[in-house]
Amino acid sequence: MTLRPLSRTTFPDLPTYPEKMIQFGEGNFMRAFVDWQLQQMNKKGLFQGSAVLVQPIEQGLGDMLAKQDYLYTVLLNGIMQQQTVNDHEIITSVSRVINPYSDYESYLALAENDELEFITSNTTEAGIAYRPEDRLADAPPKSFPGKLTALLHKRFELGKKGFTIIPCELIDRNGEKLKEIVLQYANDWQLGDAFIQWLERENTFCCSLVDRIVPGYPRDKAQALAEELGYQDHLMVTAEPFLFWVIEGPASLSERLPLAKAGLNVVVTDDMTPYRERKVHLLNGPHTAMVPLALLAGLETVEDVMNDAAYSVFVKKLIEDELIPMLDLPKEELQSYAEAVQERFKNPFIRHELTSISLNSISKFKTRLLPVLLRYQREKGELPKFTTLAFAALLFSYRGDKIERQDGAEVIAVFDQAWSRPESAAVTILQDESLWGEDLTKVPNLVQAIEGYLQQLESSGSRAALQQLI
Ligand SMILES: NC(=O)c1ccc[n+]([C@@H]2O[C@H](COP(=O)([O-])OP(=O)(O)OC[C@H]3O[C@@H](n4cnc5c(N)ncnc54)[C@H](O)[C@@H]3O)[C@@H](O)[C@H]2O)c1
Ligand SMILES: O=P(O)(O)OC[C@@H](O)[C@@H](O)[C@H](O)[C@H](O)CO
Repeated sequence: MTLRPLSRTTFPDLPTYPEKMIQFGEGNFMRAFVDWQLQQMNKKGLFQGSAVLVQPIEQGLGDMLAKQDYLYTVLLNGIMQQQTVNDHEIITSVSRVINPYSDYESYLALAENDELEFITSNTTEAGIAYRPEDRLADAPPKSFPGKLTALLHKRFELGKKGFTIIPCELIDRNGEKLKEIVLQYANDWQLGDAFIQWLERENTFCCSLVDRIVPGYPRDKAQALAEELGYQDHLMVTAEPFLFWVIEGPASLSERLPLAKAGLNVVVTDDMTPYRERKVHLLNGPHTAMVPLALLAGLETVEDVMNDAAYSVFVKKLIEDELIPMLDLPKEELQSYAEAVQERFKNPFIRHELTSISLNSISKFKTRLLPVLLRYQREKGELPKFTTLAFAALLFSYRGDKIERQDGAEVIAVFDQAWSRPESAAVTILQDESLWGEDLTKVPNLVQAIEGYLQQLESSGSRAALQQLI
């Protein structure tokens, strides 16, 4: 069947909006997260604006988006509040994509538009980085902060007001980091005190935390979906229905960018730390805890874990009995977040591979779970048994003969060395401060507990070791 291409010719009645946001990044995440949210505000008549997208690197989706008149479909698939969600929507909140590598003039011309008020970005964890070779005269500077500095400088020269800048990259304190690099370029490029004062006075750099699982283009189901939709869209994006965006910024932002007013799960706050802690410990923590135990039992995906009677109890108990009690946020709020997380983990429409989460599991355990284990021990005088079993399973899985380890060479070398003497492996690993930042053999009973679980894992396997606890 020949299908109509997705375009404004095929759908002449779709709305258009003036540009109010500059967005660095045209990838799946931003289109299903920020632009999808602009669309929800527009539908409620609360924003009436679009985003002009800037390709952060030379290769990108700009040409493909242009062929579709910057339209694409977001497919929301998952379970939310016990209801199955299976929605699709053509997104009309992207006006165009500028490739600054082929059209630097149009990029700098953005500085002239008074209606542009917001700047967002997601340039991956690699994007917010200082590149000493960048110069103001480059067309464009290669780094994202370099490009941004050039645009801000042009805006300053025109005597215009600044922007509210909200980066979405998954790095801690992203807004502060971006501002730091922009200021560094301002100094290195000798852009003058007046520009630095304008940067400080006229621009607000917000830190933000994003949360939505976006698997992207549904390759395996693309043809069937096209037939169902009745048009051909080469840029459709699948996402889970859940969304959360915490923006650390001025309260007035809620009025200027009325995301919450549009019913979206967005919080503007003066301190995002508790939200970051909540996500890191209650979402990323259980991910990291389930990986070694479940991989050792032959499970493959997060959904497999949630569909397994014993392993899903492990996740629930870990969250409710050990993680939530150690977090300093209202318990009801934590409980409802934890329930949403478990629903998201069960999403039957998303194949989330445990091996993809397993990358760099040692440093993830250190930030996501170890602080909770230590606090639990200090406050309760005993070890949290599910977290401790997960810790033992992690050390066991790093013996190297059970599952493939995906970690830095130095980390793997520490484990190879320790496991060459199995009788002292637990002590050697636990006392290694390069792994944990402290000597964990000093934690009361930890060595004995880990050694006990290691023996069980060796003699009867992960499932049996878990069954003993539940
Ligand atoms: N997909 C998800 O579920 C999800 C959820 C939350 C956060 N994120 C984060 O969002 C980021 C993008 O994910 P995606 O799914 O949109 O990927 P994607 O491949 O669709 O898009 C990547 C985007 O990053 C830009 N980019 C890539 N390398 C860059 C570099 N070195 N410098 C500057 N820009 C660069 C690309 O131009 C593109 O716009 C990831 O880093 C991920 O951590 C993703
Ligand atoms: O992306 P990582 O490898 O740091 O962590 C794996 C998952 O915990 C993570 O990708 C979550 O699914 C994501 O953070 C949800 O917003």
